[in-house]
Amino acid sequence: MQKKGYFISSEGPEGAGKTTVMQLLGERLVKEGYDVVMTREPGGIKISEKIRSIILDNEHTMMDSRTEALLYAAARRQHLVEKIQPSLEAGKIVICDRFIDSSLAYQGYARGIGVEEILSINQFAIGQTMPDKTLLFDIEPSLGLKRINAHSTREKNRLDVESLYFHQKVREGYLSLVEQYPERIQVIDASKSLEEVLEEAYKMVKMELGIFR
Ligand SMILES: Nc1ncnc2c1ncn2[C@@H]1O[C@H](COP(=O)(O)OP(=O)(O)OP(=O)(O)O)[C@@H](O)[C@H]1O
Ligand SMILES: Cc1cn([C@H]2C[C@H](O)[C@@H](COP(=O)(O)O)O2)c(=O)[nH]c1=O
Repeated sequence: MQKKGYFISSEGPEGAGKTTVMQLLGERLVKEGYDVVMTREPGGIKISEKIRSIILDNEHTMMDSRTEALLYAAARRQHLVEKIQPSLEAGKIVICDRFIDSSLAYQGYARGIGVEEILSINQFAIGQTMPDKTLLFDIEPSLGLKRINAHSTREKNRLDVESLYFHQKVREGYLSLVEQYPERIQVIDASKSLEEVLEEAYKMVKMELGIFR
């Protein structure tokens, strides 16, 4: 079936603020009358949330990097067919907290598997369905991790507790993806205040939706 909706993903290192900002942005769009589906990866639906808990479980310290990459791709496949594609086909705006670029930055770049290899397993998982626009919440990882430690009540998972070096590689990976996909990925300086970041994200999305409508 022909795609009619609009697909936005948010990306960035840990604690960049993407979940907080995109939630507020989604609520604003709903108030304006847009039909919005908020979702996340890994997760978004029952099977993929179960895969999420396997991947992120702190006890799974032995997990091989390729197993990790395949689990993320498997969770993505199910999420795509069960939730993302039907929502897009119904003409909705899908806002997804992380998508393929997380795999490219974390598994491809930071884990060192290789961006091309991760792209290829993900192409098997998602086919042609890529986000129309991706907002990259860019932040120095030490500041992001500081935010998580200072404010966030959520438990730290197996990826959060990776070294600062790993998180710096993740950021480098994201910035190299911006060069590879300059049309799709837009960078937001996430070190600014919540209000400023929200305004910038809102403007970017509204500009896209203006084109979309
Ligand atoms: N611009 C900001 N300035 C200061 N604190 C912020 C800002 N944006 C978000 N925060 C706070 O930082 C913490 C992390 O935010 P959030 O969970 O939205 O980040 P995230 O990018 O989704 O992280 P993760 O990917 O690790 O889940 C939260 O406590 C949130 O309230
Ligand atoms: C989709 C995806 C995610 N990750 C990592 C990024 C984070 O460390 C966790 C998800 O936790 P969050 O609180 O929801 O941000 O998983 C990854 O490494 N690869 C991926 O494809």
